[in-house]
Amino acid sequence: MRYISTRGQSAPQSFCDILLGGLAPDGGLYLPESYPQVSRADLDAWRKLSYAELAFAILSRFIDDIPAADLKAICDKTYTADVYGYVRDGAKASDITPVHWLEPGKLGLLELSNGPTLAFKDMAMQLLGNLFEYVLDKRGEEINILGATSGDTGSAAEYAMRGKHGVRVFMLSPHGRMSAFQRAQMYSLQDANIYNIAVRGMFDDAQDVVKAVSNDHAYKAKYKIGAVNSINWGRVAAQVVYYFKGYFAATESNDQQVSFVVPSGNFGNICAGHIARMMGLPVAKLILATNENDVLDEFFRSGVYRPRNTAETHATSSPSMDISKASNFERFVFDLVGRNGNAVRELWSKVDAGGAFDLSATPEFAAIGQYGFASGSSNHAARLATIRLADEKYATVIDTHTADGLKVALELRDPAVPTLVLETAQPAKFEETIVEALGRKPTRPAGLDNIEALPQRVEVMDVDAEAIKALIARTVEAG
Ligand SMILES: Cc1ncc(COP(=O)(O)O)c(C=O)c1O
Ligand SMILES: N[C@@H](CCOP(=O)(O)O)C(=O)O
Repeated sequence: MRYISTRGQSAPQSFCDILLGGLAPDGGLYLPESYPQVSRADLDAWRKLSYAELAFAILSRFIDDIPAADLKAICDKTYTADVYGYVRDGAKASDITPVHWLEPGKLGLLELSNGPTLAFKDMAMQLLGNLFEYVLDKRGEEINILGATSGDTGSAAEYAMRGKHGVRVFMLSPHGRMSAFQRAQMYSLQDANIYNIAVRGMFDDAQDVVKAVSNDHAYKAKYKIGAVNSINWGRVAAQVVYYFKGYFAATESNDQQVSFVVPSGNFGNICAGHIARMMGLPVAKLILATNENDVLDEFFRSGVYRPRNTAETHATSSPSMDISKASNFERFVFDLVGRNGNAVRELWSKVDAGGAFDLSATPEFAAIGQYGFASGSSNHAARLATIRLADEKYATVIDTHTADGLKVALELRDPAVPTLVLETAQPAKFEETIVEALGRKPTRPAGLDNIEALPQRVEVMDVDAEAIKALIARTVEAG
């Protein structure tokens, strides 16, 4: 399997070669040359597999440069009840991504946040940590990860990489924008290989710095800069697995269809759903839900993609989705325009210059229905109302991002098709808003009671790629 860039000007690469880096050298994102196709016989066989077995079956379609026995061992080591198990009947459950039905057989939450940092990012990040370790050991190399977070990728990456030999993590977060719990989760880590940098800006500014550094090829090579955001293909590939697992949990036969509702920001999660559908998973609809930062909803409704600048990006009560420039959207547009790298390059020359593009009058947009997308958005009042509704009607406390998904699901679902809302975080991470909605605190998992009181370690900096590069260089050179 070879990987090509969405901008069409980088040489095809193997999985391990693209695993450690972020953007392709031409500034694009990597995708497989073609999507592996899944047959009916595959689906029948995969229905019976455990999560770790399914992860191996799917990932081995994307990864052909790690020996099968090693890849299997990595999947087995990653997807265990110890890492993802929630407590059921006094013991850790082993189903990794259970479906919590709100309306049996009709509307459910696909639980993705039972991992160590209580958000769906753990699903892929734990695997990435183990893959990095494997490849770095084989090559005798080290890596300096530069990432951007709006609250969840950062802690998932830091928990996956803390203490790992040969790995340093430099994580940029938006100063003052995350919840108190999210800040505490990241900034209280005292591991010597973890560096938290809060930038005076939004997530998009932080992500722009990551891209600027990745596009400085000499610096990237000298300081061995790697990526853990969903610009890294490994993240997206690992996220494909739970769409299959969710489908099997919600159906009895492979003749049925399922719709997925995905709270979205950087378009990584729903991009994985798009890929699962392109592989042949019987998905009826992929329903995208945004918060007040509704750039993606606007595109699916109008054909206009107009990323907002920092001043126009709202700070909301679903802060992890405060994103106005969705990196992975480029992967979908590459498919939409017939995998034409020149066309993508031209469209993103406008985006990268701070502009917009309009596909509304194109035959490609006229045919967008074939990809199965629908979309909607939410806001603070609707979020609070949905959290209350879930509590009162379904006796379930949901987090603010999942609430945006459920709000859109209730508006757009087809009651004849089982619909799974992707549960992207646990409510404990967003306590302030849960208290505002329900008048009581959500339950916290054991051991996290006083996390906000722990000493925190973070450097506050301007959004300045050169200054951040200098900090990384100083740290690496100091050993
Ligand atoms: C809790 C939560 N929900 C939803 C999202 C949006 O996911 P994506 O950026 O993959 O679209 C994020 C961040 O990415 C998140 O942390
Ligand atoms: N919501 C994320 C930001 C997007 O990150 P990605 O790693 O999925 O690209 C966060 O919580 O950090």
